[in-house]
Amino acid sequence: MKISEIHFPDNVDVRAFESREALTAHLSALLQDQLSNAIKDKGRASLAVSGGSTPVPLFQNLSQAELPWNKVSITLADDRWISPDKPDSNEKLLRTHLLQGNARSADFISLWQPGCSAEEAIEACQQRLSAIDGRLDVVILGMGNDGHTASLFPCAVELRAALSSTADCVAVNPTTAPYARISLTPARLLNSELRILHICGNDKLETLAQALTSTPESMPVSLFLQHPLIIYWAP
Ligand SMILES: O=C(O)[C@H](O)[C@@H](O)[C@H](O)[C@H](O)COP(=O)(O)O
Repeated sequence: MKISEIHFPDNVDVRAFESREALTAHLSALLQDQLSNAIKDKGRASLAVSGGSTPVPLFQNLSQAELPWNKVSITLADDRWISPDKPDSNEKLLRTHLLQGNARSADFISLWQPGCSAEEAIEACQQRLSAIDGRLDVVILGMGNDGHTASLFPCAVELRAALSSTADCVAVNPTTAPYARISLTPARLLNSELRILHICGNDKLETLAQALTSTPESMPVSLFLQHPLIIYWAP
């Protein structure tokens, strides 16, 4: 399937690149502009990013950007409920690839806390997230081939409640992916200035085409396709 063969609604801005390197350079520049403008306007900026393999080159590029990073709050769209010293932790992924170099001085807001379950941690996580006042300036979402985004999984019993929740975060127990998780809710993710869906590979195009004619209950990413969204895609 070619991306040019997919019909997108007017609220979706599709940016396709010949290579992942070209995508990374363009998206990093966009993020730097968005964060810089937010800092000029409000004195601070906020960014929520997803885990997974796709964003690693972007994180590495962005970490070297010349920004007043001490004025940037960074959090995760979701995390696996494991210690940040474990390889599959999204917090570990961020600390390894993004919170390095110039971006080391960013203010990271963790979803994880030790000594309790994801469900037990929700209240404290909500409290930590309240440090980000109002709309998130940028949200970067990924997508799995089951149509999940963040940790909003179609297989999870918690999904229906999460879709209508007004809270900032929710505990999720997917059956098709490892670990319990905490995910930002659609309400929190949609309370943002700029949302980006960052996906790579032809397999993701098939999933995207399905999501455009699907429902949030069966493919949660489809909810974000119903709102203003920029899609960054490379083969
Ligand atoms: O914790 C996670 O797994 C991510 O937040 C998840 O939502 C990710 O963005 C997708 O699974 C895509 O992952 P890839 O980029 O590895 O395809």
